[in-house]
Amino acid sequence: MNMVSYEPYVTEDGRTIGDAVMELRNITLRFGGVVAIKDISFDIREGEIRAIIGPNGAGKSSMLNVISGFYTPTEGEVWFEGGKRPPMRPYQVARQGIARTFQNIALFSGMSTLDNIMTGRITRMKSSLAAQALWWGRAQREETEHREAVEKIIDFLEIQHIRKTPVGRLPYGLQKRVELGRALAAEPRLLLLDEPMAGMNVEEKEDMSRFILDVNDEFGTTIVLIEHDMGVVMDLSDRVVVMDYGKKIGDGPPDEVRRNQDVIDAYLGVSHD
Ligand SMILES: Nc1ncnc2c1ncn2[C@@H]1O[C@H](COP(=O)(O)OP(=O)(O)OP(=O)(O)O)[C@@H](O)[C@H]1O
Repeated sequence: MNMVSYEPYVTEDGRTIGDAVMELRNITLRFGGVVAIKDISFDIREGEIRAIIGPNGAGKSSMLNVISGFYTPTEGEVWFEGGKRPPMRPYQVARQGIARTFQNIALFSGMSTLDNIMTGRITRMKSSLAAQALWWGRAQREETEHREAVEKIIDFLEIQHIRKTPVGRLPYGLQKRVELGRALAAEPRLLLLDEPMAGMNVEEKEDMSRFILDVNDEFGTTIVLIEHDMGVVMDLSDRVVVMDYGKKIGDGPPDEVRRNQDVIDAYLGVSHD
């Protein structure tokens, strides 16, 4: 069976969203006796901002790890850009155009902003070390191209003033921005953000929201984010999947999800039979 072609839908802010980039079909993920994800299906469409929300332990991180290819589901299929995705190593997934950020910042703290973002170019580098030694000119041209791409990202994220600063010395909000920059350096078609606002103050959250919207708008990048804070997600996302105890309890535009009684109950902690 091929990927399903969908009717385009129009977002709350008037953008038209087309076909599915990824389809998750009947995904179940078990860790021994723990069922982290129970038979969940949904799709991610080209150009949308898709959020996955849910209370603690709902299975959001597990689902992001299935999307990123880090976990192979126990049951179910992942379809990506028209084909069923076989189990893959993380670097193979990265080469397919999927990049991510992490809940706990995973940068090289002693390295500068610029060098950290440069590491995001690795999957795009063609010259091996041996080739660099043999064809110095070509390697130099490639290096210049990568530097230019990184400089554009630094401008875009408004972090020129910290380009030489070791990231370990930066405040938390800026470190998160550098991490976004590193993911963008891979020029991903699908960008996965793991709790991008966690631990941020209000101002930092507003900045990060603006950059996420700008990335989506200016580069057309499809974005999947998982987030705890329902308010932030509702403002940012085109469509939201809601998980609770490993199950999908809601899926739709923010306004629809907000009115969903199961979602309201889950967030109020109403017990389930
Ligand atoms: N590697 C693992 N081994 C065993 N159990 C796991 C593993 N990862 C997750 N789980 C379990 O799977 C369930 C879902 O966890 P997951 O981290 O995906 O939820 P979450 O919604 O991301 O939670 P949070 O918001 O607290 O980060 C939990 O019961 C968790 O204990």
